[in-house]
Amino acid sequence: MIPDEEFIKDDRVPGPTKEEIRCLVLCKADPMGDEIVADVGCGTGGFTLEFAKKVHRVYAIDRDPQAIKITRENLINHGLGENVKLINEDAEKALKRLGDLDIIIIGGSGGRLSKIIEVGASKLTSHGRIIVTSILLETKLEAVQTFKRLGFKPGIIDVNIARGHPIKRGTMMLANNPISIIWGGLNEDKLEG
Ligand SMILES: C[S@@+](CC[C@H](N)C(=O)[O-])C[C@H]1O[C@@H](n2cnc3c(N)ncnc32)[C@H](O)[C@@H]1O
Repeated sequence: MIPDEEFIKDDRVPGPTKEEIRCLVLCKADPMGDEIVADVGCGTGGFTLEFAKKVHRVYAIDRDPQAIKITRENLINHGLGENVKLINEDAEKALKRLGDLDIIIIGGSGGRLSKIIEVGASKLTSHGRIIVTSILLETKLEAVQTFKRLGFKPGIIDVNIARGHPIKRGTMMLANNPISIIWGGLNEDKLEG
């Protein structure tokens, strides 16, 4: 996993999803190497970089040109990017134009989550899966309800991580903001949480 501090950041773009969360999302995605992945709302490139190391192709989608710029910089900085296509467009439009997808990560939806999941689901291969990260209660509910409506059995975990920080008297555990990971797909065995 790429440590959080090894990402180039931009004040105008949300920072990378924390290392431990990237780790869990990769775990749930369970890539074998030949997958085609879409990272929806690529932001700083947290998921794009991790998947670029592990799969055949990554489409990194963000409607914010600044996010595309910083993701490109991070890819170059880590010697990655040959298998990544950066797409500066709204997620629904971009997904509609893409072919089959094995894994779709949604880290940003701008209030359009159910529509993005619907379009994404129409592109999923038979063993495909969609994974959403969310800090908002409403988004978690929307993700779970949309997966159910589409016939995908949803899984959800809440993740609370505290990291040790050295202080004078020892190591202080400081909590990261809680985040949920919600997933759904056609192959339930693989996705069972
Ligand atoms: C919290 S950031 C994602 C951070 C990213 N997972 C990372 O590790 O760097 C959310 C991103 O989603 C993008 N976004 C939100 N709604 C979108 C939409 N409808 N289409 C495309 N991008 C969107 C935002 O521009 C923002 O860059």
